[in-house]
Amino acid sequence: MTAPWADWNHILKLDPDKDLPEGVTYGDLCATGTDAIEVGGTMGMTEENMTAVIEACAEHDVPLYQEPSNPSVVVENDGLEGYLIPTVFNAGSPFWITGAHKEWVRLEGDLEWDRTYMEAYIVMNPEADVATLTEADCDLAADDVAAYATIAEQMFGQEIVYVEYSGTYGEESVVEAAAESLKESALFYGGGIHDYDSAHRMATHADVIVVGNLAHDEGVDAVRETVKAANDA
Ligand SMILES: CC(C)=CCC/C(C)=C/CC/C(C)=C/CC/C(C)=C/COP(=O)(O)OP(=O)(O)O
Ligand SMILES: O=P(O)(O)OC[C@@H](O)CO
Ligand SMILES: [Mg+2]
Repeated sequence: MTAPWADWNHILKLDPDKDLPEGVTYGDLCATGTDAIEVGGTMGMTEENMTAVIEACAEHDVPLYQEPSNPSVVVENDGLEGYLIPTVFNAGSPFWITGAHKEWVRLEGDLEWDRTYMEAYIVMNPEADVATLTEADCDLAADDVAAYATIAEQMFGQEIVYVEYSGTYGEESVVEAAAESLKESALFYGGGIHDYDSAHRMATHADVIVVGNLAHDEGVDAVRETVKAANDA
């Protein structure tokens, strides 16, 4: 079966803990041409705020995924296409590599495996909430990141490797090294994409670029530019 993300170039990640710019609706953001919406964030996640965003997006015609930051915020909703579940390869605590996942399965039993997908994160911005939470070792050179990407694909069978610079624009050479190291797995890049150029540069290396804060800080036109760049690259 072809992976859902096989044809994607662009994901819009919406944070249920953040507001939208004045006058912008979830419907407007769903209509930017993005290939998928991912609902998630690190801090301030609840079942309630997740559900509110999922329901606001579900009525629009774009594939909708939840990216839960811990097992207690996973929601079941007919509007969801599936779940993108992070695991942080450079986390300082095993809880964020396999521990949270073990707890989820222990509590829930049999999951909806056919629509549950993993994302092998390499967290690179030490200032980001996700780095603090997971105690990630962000002191990584390009060859370290390439090696993490390789083990994610070849040793751990991960189909998505996600180089995450959440909140800041990353090192292109690092993303390029990750891209070169992967054979079949998809490379997702996220962090600090804010206009056509920044989107286009990362999209030349990554299979899929993820745009987050821009939707909350700038709105629809800015997001549309990044979609165009992702499709041009
Ligand atoms: C097993 C289950 C269901 C969940 C575990 C999931 C894991 C391992 C999460 C750890 C990494 C994490 C918190 C991912 C959430 C997605 C993410 C990286 C969002 C970006 O967050 P930031 O942009 O840093 O945070 P804020 O926007 O909230 O400040
Ligand atoms: O919010 P930004 O910096 O665009 O990052 C996107 C995404 O990778 C966050 O998980
Ligand atoms: Mg964020």
